[in-house]
Amino acid sequence: MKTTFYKYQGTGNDFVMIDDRSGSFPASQELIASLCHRRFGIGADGLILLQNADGYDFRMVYFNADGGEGSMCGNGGRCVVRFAHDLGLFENSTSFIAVDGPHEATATTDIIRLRMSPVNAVELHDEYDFMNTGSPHYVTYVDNIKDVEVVDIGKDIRYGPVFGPAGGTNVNFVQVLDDNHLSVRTYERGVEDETYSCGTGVTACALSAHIREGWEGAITVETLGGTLEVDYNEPAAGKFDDIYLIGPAVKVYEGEVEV
Ligand SMILES: N[C@H](CCC[C@H](N)C(=O)O)C(=O)O
Repeated sequence: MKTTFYKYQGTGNDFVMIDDRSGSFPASQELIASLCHRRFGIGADGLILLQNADGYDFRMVYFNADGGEGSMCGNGGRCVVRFAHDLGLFENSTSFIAVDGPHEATATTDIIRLRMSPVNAVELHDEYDFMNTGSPHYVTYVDNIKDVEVVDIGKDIRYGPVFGPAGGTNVNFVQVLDDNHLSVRTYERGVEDETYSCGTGVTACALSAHIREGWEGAITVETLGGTLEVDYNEPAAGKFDDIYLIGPAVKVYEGEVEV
């Protein structure tokens, strides 16, 4: 059957978006992987279904580009909020449900401000930090981010003995640019490549830098695809709530595809 799809991007993390309020989209790993394929399909880092949900404006169902149902996606969350706004589902603020629980968000013409799930534990190691911001994230610091072999090193860690057997992890490389200012590059599990930006990854890097650098207040993060901001509250050491991922989310085009 012919299905209308939309393409959105948030700082270059791009998604096929489907209005599935009827619940009729024939989601299968094979179909989603083929739609996300950059040569044989539409091309995207992931696919998102917007569905109805009792008590919320909508439900976000996120799949990675490989067709596997993923954990939370921060940029995808910002994009689905923009999509819901474009569909007229809310005016200024919304609440929706995703795989990691409820989220709230506000939309202006340019910016989506998305409330992320609380983070209750940050593992600090000599070489890296690890936390779950809705998705699992390994965070490591580098001096020259431009020179990092993101895919080679990212793959080794994602499939390595520590994280591989437990389902893998996303791998973030961070360079401190200035006070409250980072540059981040991310190897994304489920895409199995570097993406232009990863929202849950950027969130993890900002919380890690807050702890390691002792910074207070919002942190600005440069990614390959643009700039994001992370704001947060730390009610107890190493525990975070009121975490917000803030940045642009844009509709690129719409079309029809046979599914
Ligand atoms: N791009 C996403 C992360 C997707 C998570 C996924 N790669 C996984 O952990 O399986 C983001 O903006 O947060």
